[in-house]
Amino acid sequence: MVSDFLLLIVSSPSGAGKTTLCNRLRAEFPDLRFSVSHTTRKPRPNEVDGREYHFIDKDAFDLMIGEHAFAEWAPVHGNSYGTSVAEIEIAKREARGVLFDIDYQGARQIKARMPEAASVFILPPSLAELERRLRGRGTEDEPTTLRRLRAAKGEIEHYGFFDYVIVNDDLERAYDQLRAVVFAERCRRGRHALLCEQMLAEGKVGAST
Ligand SMILES: Nc1nc2c(ncn2[C@@H]2O[C@H](COP(=O)(O)OP(=O)(O)O)[C@@H](O)[C@H]2O)c(=O)[nH]1
Ligand SMILES: Nc1ncnc2c1ncn2[C@@H]1O[C@H](COP(=O)(O)OP(=O)(O)O)[C@@H](O)[C@H]1O
Repeated sequence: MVSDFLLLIVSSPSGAGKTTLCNRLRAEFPDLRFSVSHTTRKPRPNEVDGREYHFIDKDAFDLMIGEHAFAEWAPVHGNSYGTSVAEIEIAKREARGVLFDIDYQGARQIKARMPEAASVFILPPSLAELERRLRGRGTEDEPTTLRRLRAAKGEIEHYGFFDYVIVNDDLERAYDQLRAVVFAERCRRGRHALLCEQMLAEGKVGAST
């Protein structure tokens, strides 16, 4: 039986808009806890340790791998990124679901571990628009920007793995679609099996009167 706990994976090529969309989800659904990943990437000026990521060095990351502290991890754009087992456990204790902003390699590992997870791929309307957005964000130097743009097709290649694909052309429309996924996933039959079974186990309606 599937529990009421929602596992939601959001992936996209760099610059497609998943952070923007995930931030809106976090604001609207505070009971969906954002999984703060560990990364060896350096923080951007607007990022805070423990909020966007736990920023750690390669030695500390490797130590966590050795200790089996990650539910999944992967090399992405020349750095290591991973979701700790602890993040998922905290969410299970404190929230009604967990939101993962992870790449397709991580998505695959989370699905293998927890097949009930729902996965969403955010697609930019075009590669040219992806480049405009990534450059417009202004967070990466030129070699890093090029590396991410070159990786985009390799990521889009895996769209077939995901349960849902949302084209992030108009932001409002894309966000509406993402929140619709949350509502739809929360209506999955398996999540309501307990309530159905409880009603079926009750005595005949009207028997008590
Ligand atoms: N497998 C995996 N990927 C992650 C994790 N955290 C972030 N990522 C992915 O790493 C990639 C780079 O993330 P980031 O450096 O924040 O750049 P951005 O996607 O341009 O905002 C994105 O595809 C993220 O979804 C994680 O814990 N595991
Ligand atoms: N639908 C959209 N239309 C125009 N710009 C967008 C849209 N969605 C996101 N952006 C902008 O594109 C840039 C990349 O978005 P971001 O959320 O950082 O992407 P990602 O997390 O996938 O790398 C940001 O500057 C963001 O404001």
